[in-house]
Amino acid sequence: MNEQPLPDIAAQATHHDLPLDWVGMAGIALPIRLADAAVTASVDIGVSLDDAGARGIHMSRLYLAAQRLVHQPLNVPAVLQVLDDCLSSHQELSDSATLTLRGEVPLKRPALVSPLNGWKGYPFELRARQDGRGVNIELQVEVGYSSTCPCSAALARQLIQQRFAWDFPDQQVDYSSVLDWLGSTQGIVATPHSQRSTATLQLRLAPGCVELPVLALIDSAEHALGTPVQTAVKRADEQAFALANGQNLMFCEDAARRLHKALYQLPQVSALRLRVVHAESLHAHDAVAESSWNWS
Ligand SMILES: Nc1nc2c(ncn2[C@@H]2O[C@H](COP(=O)(O)OP(=O)(O)OP(=O)(O)O)[C@@H](O)[C@H]2O)c(=O)[nH]1
Repeated sequence: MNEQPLPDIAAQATHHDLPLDWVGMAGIALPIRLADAAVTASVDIGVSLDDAGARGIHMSRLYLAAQRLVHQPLNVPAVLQVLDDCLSSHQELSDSATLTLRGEVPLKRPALVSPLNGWKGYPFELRARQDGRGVNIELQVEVGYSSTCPCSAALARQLIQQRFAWDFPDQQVDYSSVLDWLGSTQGIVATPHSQRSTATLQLRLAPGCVELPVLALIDSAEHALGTPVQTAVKRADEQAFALANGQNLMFCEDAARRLHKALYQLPQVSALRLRVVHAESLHAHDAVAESSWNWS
């Protein structure tokens, strides 16, 4: 061990005389627990450097503050404790602290019909900030779903009707011929386009919220959307999915409105912002809708 005192450059003064909005570390790997699952989060943690004459902040103190979260359930008190540690270890230097965690939370989801289940990863981001105005915590989750275009479905139905009129010109039609025709690609000549779609949901947590409403948010969104992407799929599940999609036609505007109404009702929400992206198979570009409430 070095017997000599170690130079402490961060503690020196600077001649620049300029405060900084944010100084910290980005991309710290941290094993945490979220929604009862083990998650490796990528963490950004930092403070403002309000002392214009101080050379630097103390990175190690922020790193150690974040270590509090290791293997612990991520909740509001734990986040507040970390922010508090950041500020109390930077008295005289910093007025605000931020903590951001990103990762993917794995959730077990059942199949639609068969007794199978599988795992789905939901990307999340938690952003927390403490400053002179108080604490602000935002939770963001991404949910994947399937959307079938209602216009395309109507256009396909029209083509099927026209084909029917062509193939069965007589008003008197034979039942078994029609049944066969319905099961053929010659009869059902067109299918609507559908797409894998993504909803990015951001909530600002209401005061008094203790647990992060990750499950409530995802369940509520998937229920509102009706056709979340599946995990384990047998043919029976795929058929049920086809039926669900056929009865759940939606533009991106429909998806955004449904989600807004569903999330608005969650008691843990004081503000929300959402964006849905339908990765169109019709276009080489996406159809996108956004909505917000009380968000500034
Ligand atoms: N402020 C700052 N520190 C950096 C940077 N890059 C690396 N470090 C190092 O981060 C290490 C930890 O800094 P401190 O937390 O001040 O370490 P310390 O002085 O041993 O810890 P304390 O006694 O708690 O202040 C130091 O060795 C710094 O040189 C940087 O860009 N800015």
